[in-house]
Amino acid sequence: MAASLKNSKLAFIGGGNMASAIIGGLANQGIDKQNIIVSEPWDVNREKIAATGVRTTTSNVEAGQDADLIIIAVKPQVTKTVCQELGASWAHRATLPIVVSIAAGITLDSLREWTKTSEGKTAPIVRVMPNTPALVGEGASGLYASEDVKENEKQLVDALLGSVSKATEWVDKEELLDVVTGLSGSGPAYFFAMVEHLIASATALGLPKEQATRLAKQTCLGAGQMLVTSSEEPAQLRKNVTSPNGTTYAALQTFESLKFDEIVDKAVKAATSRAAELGKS
Ligand SMILES: NC(=O)C1=CN([C@@H]2O[C@H](COP(=O)(O)OP(=O)(O)OC[C@H]3O[C@@H](n4cnc5c(N)ncnc54)[C@H](OP(=O)(O)O)[C@@H]3O)[C@@H](O)[C@H]2O)C=CC1
Ligand SMILES: O=C(O)[C@@H]1CCC=N1
Repeated sequence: MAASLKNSKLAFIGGGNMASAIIGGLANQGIDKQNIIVSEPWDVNREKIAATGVRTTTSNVEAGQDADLIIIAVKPQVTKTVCQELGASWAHRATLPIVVSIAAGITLDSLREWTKTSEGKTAPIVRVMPNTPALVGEGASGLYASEDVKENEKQLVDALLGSVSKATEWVDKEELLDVVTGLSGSGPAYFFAMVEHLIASATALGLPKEQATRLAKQTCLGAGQMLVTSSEEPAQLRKNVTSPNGTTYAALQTFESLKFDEIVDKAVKAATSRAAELGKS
């Protein structure tokens, strides 16, 4: 972990699902909770975060006032208001904080415009698309920064996400973050949906639900571990399970006849387009 991250003051604006996952992951990595403050208007979420020992407030301005890194973790639709509030409060600051936005689709141009101070100063901004497995230190994050962001600033953001992610991928075009959103940002939900369906099918076929759940979860975990540890490609790992004319073949033929590839392709494209749309609305 970069020493500078350890010493940095972190402010999360919005303490919902994704912020909680990153904060939980940071705490697991030994980041001092006293260096983290979360601003969250909803009592239930705020109290949940406060119970973990992290400082909380209802004021975005207070959270951001002396932060080195400000993580904008509100819904895309709320991002403009929050950014304007923060930018307006930075007139007194000699050095502006690094702004990290995790809001799906919201572009750097918009973020830069909204966070501008009254004297027209702009903060260094990095866009990140993390995912909820950050909570268990297994996140996957896509990152993008424009050329005005300095190398040491990028390194700090990389260290922040890297401490809760196993993959931190800098993309070289901003639009590619929408694809990252359709792949890994939303991706955990695709796998959870798959496991839900596996459990439902096996239960309908007579397996007790608890056993089906344990078997499905472990199958997902085992397959995931093979994907990251094996030198073989995903296609080869699939072939290794598929005996000629055996059970897997029967299942995969069913996937193929129902055009599984098209279903996945359409789903990833839908999420990617929705991310782009969120940035425009
Ligand atoms: N969930 C995920 O897997 C991922 C989410 N993201 C992005 O992260 C962002 C947050 O998503 P997620 O955590 O799921 O959403 P949540 O709704 O769980 O969290 C957002 C939180 O922000 C609070 N909030 C609302 N208005 C304000 C405000 N003015 N100031 C401060 N806080 C406010 C909300 O409170 P209230 O409920 O009262 O409105 C809520 O608790 C989104 O932009 C999303 O695109 C990115 C990657 C993955
Ligand atoms: O569903 C969403 O819009 C957010 C972005 C990626 C995951 N969750």
